[in-house]
Parts: sequence; structure tokens; C-alpha cells
Amino acid sequence: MPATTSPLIIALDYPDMAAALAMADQLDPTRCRVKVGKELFTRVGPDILKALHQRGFEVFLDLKFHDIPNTTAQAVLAAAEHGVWMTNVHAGGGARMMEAAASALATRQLETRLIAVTVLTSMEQSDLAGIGLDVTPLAQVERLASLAQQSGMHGVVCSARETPSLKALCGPDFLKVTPGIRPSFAQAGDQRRTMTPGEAMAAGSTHLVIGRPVTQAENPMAALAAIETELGGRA
Ligand SMILES: O=C(O)c1cc(=O)[nH]c(=O)n1[C@@H]1O[C@H](COP(=O)(O)O)[C@@H](O)[C@H]1O
Repeated sequence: MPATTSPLIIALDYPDMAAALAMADQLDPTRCRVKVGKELFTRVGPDILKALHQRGFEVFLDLKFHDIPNTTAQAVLAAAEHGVWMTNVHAGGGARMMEAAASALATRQLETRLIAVTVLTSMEQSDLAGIGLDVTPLAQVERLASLAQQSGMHGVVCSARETPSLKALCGPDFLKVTPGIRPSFAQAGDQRRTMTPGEAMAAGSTHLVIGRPVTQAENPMAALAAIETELGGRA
């Protein structure tokens, strides 16, 4: 049985174990999953995964690997061997990179979900132009999501603004993990392609990644409860 059926994934973007666990200890593993990203993992290492697993959380290890196929496949394997629920790569690494990573997991019969980041939710059309891509975020997300699906990914990271078209393009079972979630009470900060939790679920997101609107709230559990209420009650 999974620890939770909630679509909520809380980003534990902290610089040390004590701060991350202080937040995790306010959360309930039956009401959300947690995400460990680059800052926390680079500072603390795999011990944080062990501590979160011991508390009953399913963990999304968000290291966004992007390298040559062999290096990426070995890194994804290392992540999966820590027993994490989900991990990710950048779709921009290309089909051969994603196929190598998917096949490494399949060969070892590891069930970690592997998803690919399409266009970061902090980017808008002018940012794409700055890196030489003269396309809309939606067109680029669609292109990379199709490639990710053909390359054996379980889903993608995208903004909730793109999920309706990805639902049509890739089907309802293809995971659409959407950060850039901003409840009405929160600031956008560095995010650009944002939506509220309710809008994102209605658009077809399968999972919502939420960091600062919960972790920097005066009362994180009250913020989480407000989001659950917006989604129609606890999952
Ligand atoms: O892969 C991710 O999780 C991710 C992809 C993306 O396109 N945008 C994005 O914000 N994220 C992550 O989602 C989290 C969002 O946090 P908040 O902006 O604080 O809600 C951060 O941990 C980001 O690293």
C-alpha cells in the first residue's frame, strides 16, 4: 500500500537535516509526500532519505540529472537504490539519455518513478529566447513530453498551464507533476508559470509540488490544510 494517495508533494528546500526534519515532523506522511532537492541532498547526503523513510514518507529525490546517457543512467540507478518513490532527469538530455536511464531501472526491476523536467516553471518565453529557443513554453513542453513518453519516462515535470494539452497528447496516466503552485495567499517569488492548487488539479495535474507557500507559512499545517480544503478535503 502506498503511504498516501494525496497529490501533494512538499518541497523540503532547507540547508540542513535539522531544519528539514523539523518541517517533516510537522507534516503527516498519510497526507503528503516530500521532495528532497539539490540544496538539501548536496549538504546532507543520503542520510536525509533514510530519516524521511523511517518517518514513513515517500520521497521524490529531485536532482534533475542531465549528462551523457551512461552517467545519467548510473546516477538514476543510485537514486533508485536509495528506495525513493520518484526521481527525475532533464528531458533536454535527449532520447538516448532518457532511454538509458529507464532501461537501467527496468533491468534491475526498480519501481522508482522516473520523470523528465520539460521547461522549468521559472521560465517564460523571453527566457527560452535567451537560450536560443524561439518557441512558446507550451510548444517546447509538448515536444519534450512526447519525447519523454517515447523514451520510457513515467511522466514529466511541467507547469499546470500545460497539463490540459499534455493530457490530450500523452494520456491521463502519464504523470504530470506540477511545481509553480501558488495558493491565493502566497507570493509568486521566482516562479513565472503559476496556478493555484485547485486550478492545477482541474487542469489535469497528477501531483502538485509545493514549497515555500507551506514551508514558509507562519503555520505550515494550517497552510497545508487550506490547500486540502481548496482541493475538496483530504485525499
Ligand atoms: O523538478 C522540480 O521539482 C521543479 C521543476 C520546475 O520546473 N520548477 C520547480 O519549481 N521545481 C521545484 O519545485 C519546488 C518549488 O518550490 P516553491 O517555489 O517554493 O513552491 C522547488 O523545490 C523547485 O526546485
